[in-house]
Amino acid sequence: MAERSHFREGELISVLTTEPVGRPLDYRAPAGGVAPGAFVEVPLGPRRVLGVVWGPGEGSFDPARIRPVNRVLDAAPMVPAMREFLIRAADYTLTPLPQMLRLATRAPGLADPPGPRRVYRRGPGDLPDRMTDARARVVEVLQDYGGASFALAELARLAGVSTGVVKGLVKAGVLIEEDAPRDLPYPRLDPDRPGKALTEDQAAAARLLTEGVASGRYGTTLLKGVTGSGKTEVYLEAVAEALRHGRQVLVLLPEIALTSEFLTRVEARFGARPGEWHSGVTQTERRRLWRMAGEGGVQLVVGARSALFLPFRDLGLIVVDEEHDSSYKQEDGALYNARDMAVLRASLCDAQVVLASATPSLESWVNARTGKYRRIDLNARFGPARMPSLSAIDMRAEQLQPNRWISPTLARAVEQRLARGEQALLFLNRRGYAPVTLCRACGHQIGCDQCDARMVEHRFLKRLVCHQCGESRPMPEACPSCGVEGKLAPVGPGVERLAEEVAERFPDARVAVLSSDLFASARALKESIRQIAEGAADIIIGTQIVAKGHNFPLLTLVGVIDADLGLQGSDLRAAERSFQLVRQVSGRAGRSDLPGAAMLQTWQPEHPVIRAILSGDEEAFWQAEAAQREAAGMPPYGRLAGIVLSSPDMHAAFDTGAELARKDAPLRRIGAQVFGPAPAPIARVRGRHRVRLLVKAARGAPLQAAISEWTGQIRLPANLRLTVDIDPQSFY
Ligand SMILES: Nc1ncnc2c1ncn2[C@@H]1O[C@H](COP(=O)(O)OP(=O)(O)OP(=O)(O)O)[C@@H](O)[C@H]1O
Ligand SMILES: [Zn+2]
Repeated sequence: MAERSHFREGELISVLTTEPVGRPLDYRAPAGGVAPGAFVEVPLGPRRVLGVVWGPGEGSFDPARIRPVNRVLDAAPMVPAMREFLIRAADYTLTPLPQMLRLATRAPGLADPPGPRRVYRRGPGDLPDRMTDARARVVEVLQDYGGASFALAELARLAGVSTGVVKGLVKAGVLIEEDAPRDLPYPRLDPDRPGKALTEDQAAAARLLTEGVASGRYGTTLLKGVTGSGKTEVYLEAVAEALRHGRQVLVLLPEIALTSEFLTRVEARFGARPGEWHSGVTQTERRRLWRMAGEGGVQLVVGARSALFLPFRDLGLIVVDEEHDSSYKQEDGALYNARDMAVLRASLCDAQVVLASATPSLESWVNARTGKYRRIDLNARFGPARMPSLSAIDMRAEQLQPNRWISPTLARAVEQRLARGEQALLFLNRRGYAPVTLCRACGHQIGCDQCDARMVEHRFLKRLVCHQCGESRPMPEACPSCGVEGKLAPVGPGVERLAEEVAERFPDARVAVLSSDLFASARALKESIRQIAEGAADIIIGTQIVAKGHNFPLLTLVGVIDADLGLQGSDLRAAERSFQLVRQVSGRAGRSDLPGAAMLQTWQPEHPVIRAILSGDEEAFWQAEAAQREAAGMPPYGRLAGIVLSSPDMHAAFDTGAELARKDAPLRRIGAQVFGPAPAPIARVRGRHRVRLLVKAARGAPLQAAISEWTGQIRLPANLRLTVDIDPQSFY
């Protein structure tokens, strides 16, 4: 992008704001002029809004009515590559550009002036004898955030108390109130501190990655390594190389709970902690990180998917760890896949991308096969650790009592571990006590009033919870349908119910349940994970959060309670997801010198996915999956877009869907087909009826342009929402 480096005072400029007005608007440059990319505050109607200087003005407006920029904010201008990224990401995901800019400015207080600010943190003083509930909540929040400092309003909000309570704690000597300088640069990381001595394979992989970084050009590498092979150690070498070149690095992780282990490793390797970006970080810290990304005051950022929209000044490397993880897809608002957007962003700023996984997505696997990505394999675990042995337990041959889910074979294996002082993990990807609550009098299953979904009993909370909308209510005594009391019965297991069975069968074992809903904060979850890693539990019961990258050295047995669970769905990726999840979970066993085993309870041991998992022949699995997708013209060999119409009025949603299906000429012109309208698999969420259409096109077809034209023909009734999901991951 060849562009002007400065606009003089009074010159016509265009400014993109975060308001839904469609395109950049013309303004006049303020006194002192302004640089392209500068963050500014501009008048819009009666308000003042945040914007970015996008380029020269277009002059299509009455010059007399064009207003000047109010002021230029004290923040580094957005570099051209970042602006280009927002434009391309908006085009790709069919998201309005202002909404993209909102993603890139999601830090509080960007318009605040520099200068010190008042913060509150825990002091050394003891807690007073008289602690009210409100006071205790404030102290808890401070603990949850590991001693961070807060602005007054944020601390009060997080604790759900008035600011007076916080002030009172200052008077009582529990909190310290002080002025802190704003937005300091992060401590320097030293890339030349010695790392771990790498094995030959690891060193060869690291060499390839560092060469890529040193080239200063774009490239994407799929780093496929079995669990525990040292992928992290290897890509940390690429991080070091980028730091040596003075370029910034972003490491994306799929789960907040994983960040603390990773931060510790970074600190050990580079001598300081990196910047952190996710929902568990304080507002002040977010603001600091956002600014430092633009100024170059942070070298390495570890974060969740939205960190991809930080305004980095010079990004040289993006690592997407566990790249297959479905949490990289944003399923709300702007629908983007952080993995794919990372590749786009890197290609615009001459950066390298490392996609790390033991079980890559089929998309990445195919991209590596066709040469679009480079691929590096690590096939052995580090050190004495061996891959776990895998076996199936054929549930048809097991004697199981009603409402019991642990087969005798698996129970014996658990007994053995207990006797040896080792840990066992029982994996069940279902939160709560029981997925269904049934009335034994009338057969009614309790559902959510707002959604087409069953309510899930959570016995620890003594409530029924809708996993769709989060709505919850106390567990009733009587059936809400027939009114008969005492006949409601749980059907099927969730982790809480499994914990009950475990407590009965293994009364002397210490049991820990890891399920995201059982922890008040990410920090509490992390703490629990740390204690388990140190041996604080004998049996761990967990949902998918345990599948992701935790190291439990004493863990030698993984029992998958229901290996068939993911296989039933009609979802395009059901096989792939099951394969990834079960392989990942199995990979938790035997990560140190003790040999590990994984046992899969299944009712269909001859199912191709189960057989592929057991055989360990992963390449054969990917090949078979790829061949099937190719034959069906499905992604990544073809392209899909999901359209969801939602409305409180079911007929309105259907009528609009039918109209879209009729007016499909723009799609037919590019050879695309449209399917539907059909009720969505979850046909009602939060009181809105949902209707889906699916567009399927050939790989090279200009899908986005055709969809814009297609949906542009329709006038949407009030109250009807249309969302377009390019490359959908979920089909609910
Ligand atoms: N060369 C090495 N020297 C010393 N320790 C190593 C080495 N390589 C790996 N390790 C250790 O082995 C363990 C597994 O390594 P790492 O976490 O990097 O693997 P991974 O492939 O990223 O695993 P996962 O896929 O499960 O996340 C870690 O504790 C790591 O510190
Ligand atoms: Zn609901």
